[in-house]
Amino acid sequence: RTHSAGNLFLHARDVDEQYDYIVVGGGTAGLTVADRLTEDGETTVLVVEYGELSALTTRLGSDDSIKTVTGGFAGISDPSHLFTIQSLPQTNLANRTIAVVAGKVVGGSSAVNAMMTIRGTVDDYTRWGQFFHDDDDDESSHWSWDGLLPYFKRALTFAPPGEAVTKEAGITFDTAFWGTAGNDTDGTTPVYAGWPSFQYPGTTAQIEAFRGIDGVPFVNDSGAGEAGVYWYPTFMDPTLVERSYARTGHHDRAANRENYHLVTGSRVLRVVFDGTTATGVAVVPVSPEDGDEATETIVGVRKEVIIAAGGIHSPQVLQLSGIGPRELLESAGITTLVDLPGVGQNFQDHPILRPAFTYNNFPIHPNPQDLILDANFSAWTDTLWNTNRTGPKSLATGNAAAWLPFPIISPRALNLSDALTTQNHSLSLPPNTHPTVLAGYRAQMLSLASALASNGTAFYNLILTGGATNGIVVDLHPLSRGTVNINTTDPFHTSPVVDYRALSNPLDVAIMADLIRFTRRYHLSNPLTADWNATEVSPGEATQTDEEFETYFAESISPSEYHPSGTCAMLPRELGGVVDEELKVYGLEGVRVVDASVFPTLVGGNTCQPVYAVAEKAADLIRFGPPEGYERA
Ligand SMILES: Cc1cc2nc3c(=O)[nH]c(=O)nc-3n(C[C@H](O)[C@H](O)[C@H](O)COP(=O)(O)OP(=O)(O)OC[C@H]3O[C@@H](n4cnc5c(N)ncnc54)[C@H](O)[C@@H]3O)c2cc1C
Repeated sequence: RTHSAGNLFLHARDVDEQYDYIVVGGGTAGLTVADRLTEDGETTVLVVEYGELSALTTRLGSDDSIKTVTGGFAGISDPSHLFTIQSLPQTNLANRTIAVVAGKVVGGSSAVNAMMTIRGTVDDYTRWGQFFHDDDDDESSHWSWDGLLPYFKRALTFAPPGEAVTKEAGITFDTAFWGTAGNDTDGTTPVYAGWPSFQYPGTTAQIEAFRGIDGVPFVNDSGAGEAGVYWYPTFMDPTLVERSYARTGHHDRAANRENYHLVTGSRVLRVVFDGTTATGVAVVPVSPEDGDEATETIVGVRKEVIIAAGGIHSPQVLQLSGIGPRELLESAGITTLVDLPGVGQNFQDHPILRPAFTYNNFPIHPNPQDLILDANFSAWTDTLWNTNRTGPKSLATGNAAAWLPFPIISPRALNLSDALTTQNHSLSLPPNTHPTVLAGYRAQMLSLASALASNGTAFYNLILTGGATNGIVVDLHPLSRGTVNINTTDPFHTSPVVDYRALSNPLDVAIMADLIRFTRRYHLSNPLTADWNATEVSPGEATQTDEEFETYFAESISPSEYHPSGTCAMLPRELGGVVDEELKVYGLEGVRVVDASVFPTLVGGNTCQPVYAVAEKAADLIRFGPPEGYERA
């Protein structure tokens, strides 16, 4: 009665007794791994997902909001697809609380995200390997750009922009950095990196305006791993002109394999162990029917439990399973199985800054404001969309942005780099932070200090709108670290406690101030934007010193671009790590974490594409072990 279709289950009590692998969380990473592991037709996998399969249930009427690409943000319009947790009040942000948002539906955050398809730079990935191998040799870890490039290619199917829009907008791309349609083992295509059929001409002009500032690099393709100004694709099926995500690209491929099972509306409470070897998971229904509430179903596992519940919930699952900082677990009444101080620490997200500039004389039309101001343009837009899904409505959040290294942004890059090196790092972490977690933080800060002085890491992101107002500015490498811990008063029935600890490293203020000062330079003292006659609406001329910026940031920034990462970091155990280079949790047999929580440091770009690549790589690590020639650190 609960076997709704194929291998989809609505209750954990109906699934098989035991599987080779159990994947906790049917999100971006979880569905990717489950798809790859079941490709052989034999390996049995159960995916346990908290949310629902959209449109297949009555609880969720339709998945239109998920499919819609127009504007990029329809995905967050349906609250039933989202976890929303309120963060702790942020001491440095005038005690504001922040909405912590993540996908809660089959597909996870890939179902609700803004579809920006970015990868970051070579150095973002070199850094990951260097935490294990500090010999400066890029080749010594398989966590490196070269170690990930094949997986970026496998993860996405690149569908180039149409010829007309490419020519008109001057889009550049290089297919050498991408996988192409039909390259998959069975000839099908996983997730698409597609392109809209239209670009606002102002976007091209705003790209060109960066030529008015010395030293800004222009990069031919977003997948090249370089910092600079470039075009990038959208997670979009080019034929349907709909979101392409882990559900369409992975679940739908796997759904009719006998050896792939998915149970929805089900929460993994904890992993079950025999000693320190995982033997299964305990699952409870999310919306219990009468009498169901207390019913915990134990599902057995032969090989491994793969935790892929995302940056907010993976540390929760581990902590509830007795794996985490001993003091925290004890105060929650949970017996410690492995004292692993890093679980839930090292929490990172990309802060959003919202300086506002308006052009008083923006002559380039059509532009996004014309959708409201020009009835003819708006009608034309609707006609194109209704006829064949082309035109401005095929645009999500846009496809061009600046991703710039700090030496180009700031005249004091070397000073700030030195200040970060010599800073007392312990002052930026909570008192009583475990020495290993502090050591890991110090290692990150030293790495980011050299990144501040280099052209290989992007710190600044300005999203280009093509219109008369500017897009958001993002700090791509924040220095502050937060925590995601279980609520010790009622750990099993409450959301995790999320503390961004925004601006807890005071150098974040100086860096962010310079990001705004550079944005001013682009708009207000750039020969190539001069004619547009910009006015600074926010923060406004009165904000000049770092101290004045600190006050402004307290009132205005969001510490989250919805990219929660780092809470089960892939770092050596002596650096507060939670998983090793094979993504295995320290001290346990048969448990890996595969999702954004393993990123030891954020990448200089949005996180979805990196999650897909990490998941593809994880699937190979699980099936075949580490690549030949690599020893464990
Ligand atoms: C609103 C929004 C906009 C974004 N915009 C972009 C963008 O434009 N470009 C970009 O690159 N990135 C973007 N991101 C970020 C990106 O989507 C995420 O980093 C990425 O999808 C995370 O993948 P994941 O596998 O780590 O977690 P998720 O995809 O979130 O998967 C975790 C899954 O686990 C499930 N789960 C949680 N706890 C349990 C449990 N106990 N038991 C069972 N299941 C559980 C959840 O329901 C979810 O399905 C955005 C994110 C959001 C939320």
